[in-house]
Amino acid sequence: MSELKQAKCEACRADAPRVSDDELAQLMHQIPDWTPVVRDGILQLEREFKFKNFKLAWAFHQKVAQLAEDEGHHPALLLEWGKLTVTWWSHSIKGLHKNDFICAAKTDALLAS
Ligand SMILES: C[C@H](O)[C@H](O)[C@H]1CNC2=NC(N)=NC(=O)C2=N1
Repeated sequence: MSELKQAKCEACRADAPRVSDDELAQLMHQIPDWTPVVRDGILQLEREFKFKNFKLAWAFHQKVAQLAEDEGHHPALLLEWGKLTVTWWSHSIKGLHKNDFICAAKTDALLAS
């Protein structure tokens, strides 16, 4: 079981450190379905979730939005027919913080709920 999904996001200040390359490698093992992507020079975590129709994707979109409000950490969400693309990164540090891995693990857990 991933320990990340038990953790709580902490306030991420602009001077917080981004995860190191070593931490990134270790944390990625805990969220194997996510892909690190670089967009506009910013390292992000992304996963596509597939559903049978729009309504199911929309319902999952709402669950992820509620998670974001509960954690005070917010993803980019792209809702399409049968698909939700979730992207996590920390705006304040223009990169990845442990919060992003916590939220990715919690997003995975929502799928099972
Ligand atoms: C004040 C508030 O907590 C901050 O603006 C939070 C809100 N949600 C956030 N979400 C993400 N992904 N990155 C942030 O830096 C961030 N900052």
